[in-house]
Amino acid sequence: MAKSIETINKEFPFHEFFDDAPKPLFPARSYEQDMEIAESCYRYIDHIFEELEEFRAFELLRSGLDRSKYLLVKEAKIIAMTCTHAALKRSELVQMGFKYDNILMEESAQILEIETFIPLLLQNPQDGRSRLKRWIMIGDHHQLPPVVKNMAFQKYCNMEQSLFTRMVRLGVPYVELDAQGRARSSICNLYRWRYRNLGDLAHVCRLPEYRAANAGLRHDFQLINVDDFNGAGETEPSPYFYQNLAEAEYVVAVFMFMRLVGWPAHRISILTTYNGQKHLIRDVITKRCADNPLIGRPHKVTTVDKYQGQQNDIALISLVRTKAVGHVRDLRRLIVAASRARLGLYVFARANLFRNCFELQPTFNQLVERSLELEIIPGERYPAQRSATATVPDSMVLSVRDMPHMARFVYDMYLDIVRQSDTQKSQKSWSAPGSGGLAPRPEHFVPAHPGAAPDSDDEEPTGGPTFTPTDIVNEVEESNA
Ligand SMILES: Nc1ncnc2c1ncn2[C@@H]1O[C@H](COP(=O)(O)OP(=O)(O)OP(=O)(O)O)[C@@H](O)[C@H]1O
Repeated sequence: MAKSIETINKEFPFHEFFDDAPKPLFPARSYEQDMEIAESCYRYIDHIFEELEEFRAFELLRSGLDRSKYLLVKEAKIIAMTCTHAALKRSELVQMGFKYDNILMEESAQILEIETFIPLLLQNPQDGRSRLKRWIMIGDHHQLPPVVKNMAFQKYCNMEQSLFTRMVRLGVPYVELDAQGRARSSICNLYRWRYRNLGDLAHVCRLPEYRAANAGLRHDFQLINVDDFNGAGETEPSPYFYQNLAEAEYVVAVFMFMRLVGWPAHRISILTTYNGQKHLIRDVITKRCADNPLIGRPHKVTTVDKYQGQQNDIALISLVRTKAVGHVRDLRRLIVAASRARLGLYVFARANLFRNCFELQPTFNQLVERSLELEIIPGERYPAQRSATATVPDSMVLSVRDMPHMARFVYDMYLDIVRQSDTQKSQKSWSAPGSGGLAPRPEHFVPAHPGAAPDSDDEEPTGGPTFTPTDIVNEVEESNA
């Protein structure tokens, strides 16, 4: 057929379909230009049929499972799964014809070496070759390794060494984090020394939340020494189930204080290095404040090991042990503990025990430079107007001597707030519901703590919250009883 400009316009079969396109469809300036327009119209129609083809599968596949399998194999561009899921579903995935070119593996220093290989093997080779082109492992060998419960496997077979750590040890080239974006620079100094060249991203100096001080607290981080209470420090009701009642009471009292200052509960996490202490702290919270609408529960109460990979503005950490340093001697656990907080890190521990531990000294030497008594600023409210670098006059600061002192202080502060709230209620009875920030009358405050025997000056105001002395008993006492 002769290549004349009119031919395209004449032979084009879809004039009617493209009727709403800008006119004229073929400007007839040159043959090539009209041909390109005709071809792009065909591509458009082709695309419609491709889409119909994709949708057809959803007409045929009725169950959600079949549809998700179809999406997994044909459509999804990025697929996320755990290594455990990969291991459980491997044969199913291979059978379905699962295909991928890249693997990005998160927390790969926390995976058993053998588990690391499973995600590499979720597809059949193509023409005798794997189509996998790239494998990126992200992890931190300075943090905790995979959990291997059996001591012999863990230590003597070195099973707790991940492939990631093995490669780092063998000198395989790797990129090391050189700028962190989580913590205040001062908090990062507590673990910065562990990395070759760790700096700070600009926003941790620039953003208002990093520039402001932590409301109610003099310091952004502190080690708070916790002495024996009623002659007891750490207790071990069953093997490796360590608890420390004084520390549990102390962290909960500080949490309650921060809530009364105005810190949102979800910005505070309580961490500890032992499961036993985690349970004890949860019990103390349930008894003292969980049901109190002014206080409630913190974001999480969990172990440092479980909290790896997570973060919060404030971390209150209880190190529990008073006789031996225990498993925090493993620097990797200390690094995880110290690096969870963005704005405030408060460590409750037997200072003399940990400061003398050689391995921990680069961190503890910084911690013990500050007072070992918690320094609070009564009267300051959240969010603080004070700058993080401002010097606080001693006259504004209260040094908390010990746990009973803190608990007493929090109890008095709570009573003051309730009294004020009562007064405001009677004075401002005209204010609209929900206005004026009046908190509902707390009904479940249990202020008593083992050291807070109220004296005669502390009688309840008429109509105040009910004082119900409640003792939290740790498991040693229970089992001895
Ligand atoms: N480039 C960046 N810009 C802004 N914020 C950042 C940047 N990189 C990291 N952050 C912030 O730093 C914090 C920590 O980041 P992320 O959770 O990725 O760290 P991570 O290396 O996985 O930490 P870890 O393994 O110790 O838990 C997050 O709050 C994140 O928003």
